[in-house]
Amino acid sequence: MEPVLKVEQLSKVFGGLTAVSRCQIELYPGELVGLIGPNGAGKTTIFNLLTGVYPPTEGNIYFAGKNITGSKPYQITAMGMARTFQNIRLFADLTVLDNVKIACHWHGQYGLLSTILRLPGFNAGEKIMTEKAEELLKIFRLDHKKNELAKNLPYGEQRRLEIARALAARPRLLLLDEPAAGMNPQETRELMNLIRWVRNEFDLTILLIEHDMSLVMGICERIYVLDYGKVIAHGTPEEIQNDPKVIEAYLGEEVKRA
Ligand SMILES: Nc1ncnc2c1ncn2[C@@H]1O[C@H](COP(=O)(O)OP(=O)(O)OP(=O)(O)O)[C@@H](O)[C@H]1O
Repeated sequence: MEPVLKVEQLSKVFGGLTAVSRCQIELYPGELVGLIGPNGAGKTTIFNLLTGVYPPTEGNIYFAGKNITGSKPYQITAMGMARTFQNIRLFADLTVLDNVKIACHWHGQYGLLSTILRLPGFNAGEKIMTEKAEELLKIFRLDHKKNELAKNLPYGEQRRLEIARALAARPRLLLLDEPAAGMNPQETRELMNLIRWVRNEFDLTILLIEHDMSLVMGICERIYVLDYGKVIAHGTPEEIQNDPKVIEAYLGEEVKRA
């Protein structure tokens, strides 16, 4: 099977600091894979490289068989990669519904002229987008809040809204940066189930950065462990939990406790 994502010898140097060093990562269709590592290990930098926020210093990124190294973020999004951010980035002053509609991939199916003149093509497109956005909100149990401003949602709901918005672009690869950050254990458990369900339902491949080890070990089929920018281990949750290099990187604690 062809990998959805293949990262070869990926490196990023900021000034004198090597944040990511010769990483090799492969994701296969439908996989749910974790990316873990201590603070500052380079996890978010990898997401930023994958999504074109920074060009890599070295190495290549292949997405759906194409070399996307050096592509711009909007090009990569259009090819089917979506992400969420460690610090939530919603449009705070837009409604919950508009946050999702703005990302809908049905955008652009009608031209500028029909948008300005509100021609039938615009109205039909607008209706489809609203329906699709409402469907997504229902899945994420946010439909009853669709007219509220995003900034007024509690934290856990903002996190769910961010994932719903990412899915509106109909990605084939979804990158989640600490989706459970700031959630309580009950919300985290619900989110785990939701991520699993969404992966199956939307035929997605998911790469997930997460500090909550019970979440990572509970839902990921494979895990990559980064330390000082390098992949020091990859394997099943069980293999990772018992890997001496991983235990050392984490000083034993978090990984064993999970
Ligand atoms: N734009 C940048 N300029 C300079 N240094 C950077 C930049 N982005 C990240 N770094 C550095 O690269 C290293 C890796 O950071 P990164 O944010 O990728 O780690 P992380 O594993 O995501 O950490 P955390 O778990 O704390 O979010 C850190 O030392 C960080 O300070």
